[in-house]
Amino acid sequence: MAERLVAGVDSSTQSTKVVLCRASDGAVVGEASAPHPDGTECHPDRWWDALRRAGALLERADAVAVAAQQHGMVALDADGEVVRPALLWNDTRSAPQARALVEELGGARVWAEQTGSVPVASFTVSKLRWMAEHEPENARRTERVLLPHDWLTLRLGSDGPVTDRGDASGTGYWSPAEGVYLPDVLRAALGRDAEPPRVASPGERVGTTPWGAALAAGTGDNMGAALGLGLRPGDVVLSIGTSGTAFAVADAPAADPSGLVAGFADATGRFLPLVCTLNAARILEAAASLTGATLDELSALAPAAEPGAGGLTLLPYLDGERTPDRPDATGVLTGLTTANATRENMARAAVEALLCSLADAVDHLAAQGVRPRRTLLIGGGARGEAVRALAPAILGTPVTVPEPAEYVALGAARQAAWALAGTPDPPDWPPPPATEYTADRVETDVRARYAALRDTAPALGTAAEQGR
Ligand SMILES: Nc1ncnc2c1ncn2[C@@H]1O[C@H](COP(=O)(O)OP(=O)(O)O)[C@@H](O)[C@H]1O
Ligand SMILES: O=C(CO)[C@@H](O)[C@H](O)COP(=O)(O)O
Repeated sequence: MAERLVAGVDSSTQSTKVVLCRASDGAVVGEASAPHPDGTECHPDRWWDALRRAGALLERADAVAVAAQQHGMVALDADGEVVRPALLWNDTRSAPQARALVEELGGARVWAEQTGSVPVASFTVSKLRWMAEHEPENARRTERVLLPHDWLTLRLGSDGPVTDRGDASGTGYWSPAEGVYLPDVLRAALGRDAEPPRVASPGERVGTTPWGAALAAGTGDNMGAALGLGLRPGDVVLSIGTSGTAFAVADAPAADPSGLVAGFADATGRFLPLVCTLNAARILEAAASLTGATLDELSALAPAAEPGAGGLTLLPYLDGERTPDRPDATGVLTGLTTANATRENMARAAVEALLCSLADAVDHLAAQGVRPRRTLLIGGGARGEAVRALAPAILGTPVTVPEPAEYVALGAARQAAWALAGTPDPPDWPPPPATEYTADRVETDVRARYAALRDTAPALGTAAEQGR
């Protein structure tokens, strides 16, 4: 019998990636990608265009699943038409609405207990409230609210609108602990009722594509990565994409009233406590642009500077920040002198800033009871050698770097293989080969200087002050 093939899609912030794998062991037999437009809102048709460009491989698959960027608000009218471009997770305009919702519905502790998370601007619920306040006609037309992966799955042929517990847990109106929607919360945000998609069971087949492949429910991109890596308890993943995320699988739901840790669900029936920053790989892009270097050149420049970047410290909240919740922040660079103004120091300050921000994220997970035994580094930014090499000294732990691959898309492919097999658990695929990075010493001074800037700079770094 011919080898069965499965395809996984990662429709993330910057691009669509597709992998085609053998269903039996996950070996990759084909890959493709296509870019998305830049920005913090996007018409879903642009994701579909990218999927079609990257997706010729899909039609060779016996099963398909889509993982995508979390939280994006896809509002549909009674005819299923998109009401306005999707507001994405990294759009901070809904920050005041998030704050108002937290207060109106009983405060941060109530939100954490009921929804697993305290909403910030990124959450779908905050975006619905923004639309209700600023575009009442669009809110009035909205009959359904989907997430990016739900919308793509519907276009690929799901039997009606469907999501999974992983992505549902990022809406702000679904309870991970109870596994139910909270229609009162959705109504309070939008000012009227709207239909959310059905939440499929893990591993469920939810439809058939036009070429006859089985369709799995899909999930959010971070849940996809967890599935692609085959995460075990004690593994903490640091993902460096447009967002920086730190997450781990857990058997019990999280409920952090500080709002630093989001208490998400995963794609297998467990939970996925997660910290997300708004600034990650693009910190390196900004430093590359400032120094006139390519990303590879930046990676060579950074280790050529001493630890501490000659006294330069960067607070990397370039596009506002989500953790900590400072939607109006800008970046702050301190310690600049004529003596230390070198490209090497600037490159190192950027890499150290990215890693300090991720180290903070790991601390937030630990404060919620996550005990890291292994730290894994993935995402586009982890392709940079300087990030890998400097990570252990800033994080204070050895770092495992799985071979560069599209782990979100691989997780979606594994979910597709699961739906195809119809088994209670996902198929066992071998873990990816990985390289261990260690450090001779831990750079505690670098983290201390970063923490001091983080804790004193909020007023310095707001966009309001810069007249943005
Ligand atoms: N060699 C590299 N060094 C540093 N950053 C890189 C490298 N290759 C890609 N990147 C960065 O990775 C990012 C894309 O990563 P990805 O995980 O695909 O993001 P997303 O999932 O948000 O679309 C880009 O911002 C790009 O600059
Ligand atoms: O909002 C979150 C997690 O809560 C982000 O992690 C998005 O899911 C986007 O991810 P990338 O495109 O950066 O991978």
